[in-house]
Amino acid sequence: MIRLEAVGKVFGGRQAVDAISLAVQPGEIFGLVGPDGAGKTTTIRMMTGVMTPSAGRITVLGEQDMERVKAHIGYVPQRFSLYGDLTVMENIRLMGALYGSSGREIELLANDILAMTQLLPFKERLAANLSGGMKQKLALAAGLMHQPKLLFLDEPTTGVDPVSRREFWQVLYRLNQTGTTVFVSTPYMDEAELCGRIAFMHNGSLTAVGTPQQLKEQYPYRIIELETNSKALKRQLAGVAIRDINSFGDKYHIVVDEYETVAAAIKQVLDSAGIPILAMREVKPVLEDVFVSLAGEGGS
Ligand SMILES: Nc1ncnc2c1ncn2[C@@H]1O[C@H](COP(=O)(O)OP(=O)(O)OP(=O)(O)O)[C@@H](O)[C@H]1O
Repeated sequence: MIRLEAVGKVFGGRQAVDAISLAVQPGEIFGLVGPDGAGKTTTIRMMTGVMTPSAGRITVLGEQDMERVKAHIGYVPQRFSLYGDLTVMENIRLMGALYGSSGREIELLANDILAMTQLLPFKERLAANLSGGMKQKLALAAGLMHQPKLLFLDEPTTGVDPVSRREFWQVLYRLNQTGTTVFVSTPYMDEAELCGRIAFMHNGSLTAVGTPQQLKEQYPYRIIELETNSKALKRQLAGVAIRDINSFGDKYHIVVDEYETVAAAIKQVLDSAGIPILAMREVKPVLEDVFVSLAGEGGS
């Protein structure tokens, strides 16, 4: 459905996307995951024909001529501009008309799409008066008015509250169940977890591709989760055989090669410094651990 072969993009001598290769199959929910500036938006822009690659080859729906593809894909860009002075329904009708659908087609489809995106109760509300989450759903609804087989979404839930994010993902799942392939970029690890497969992007390169489960299983280290009030843990544990320390909310994830002896050493160091250990246990890696470790290897 999508194939990228050694695709690159250079902006004024800076390599924003660096020789990435990737294949997405029909029916997938595929996530492009990475921090701000990783190159996600540039990649999606090239896949949707908005931007031309500096190198490599992109095939979407069997075509390399992006002009022929555009009619069959949906694209919800990072900053979608709605007409704030039009209602939800008017925005949708306008989008349908732009795609050349007839009035009756638009009404039928708009009602279906608004029902699926849970916007039907708000169809007469001015777009300007919608919450952030509802605006994103309207952007999604607008992107569906020409019934694309393949939908690209660029960080659709950035800045949206957690409950609305969950609702938005329920809509994406429903859409996927009706046969739409979804390619979505996100900086959020909890959203990465919801994708069938993900690619981690860092500094313009893909550092890993697989299912969330596979990526966690391939993680080569062990994690000690530590709860302590220490504010200088890195310095205090400088003499202990640990690979990395990252804060996880109010806890730390300490990356180690071996659990028992390292945990004992940590306990000894903190005990002798008089720093209480509130909790310490081994935990399985979460995607964030995997990503932090890959980002570190790639050099940040
Ligand atoms: N039109 C442009 N001209 C010059 N540099 C650009 C342009 N678009 C992006 N860049 C640069 O390319 C790099 C990748 O940016 P990109 O927007 O693709 O990343 P991103 O992962 O989508 O992050 P964000 O969430 O911030 O959009 C950044 O360093 C950015 O400054």
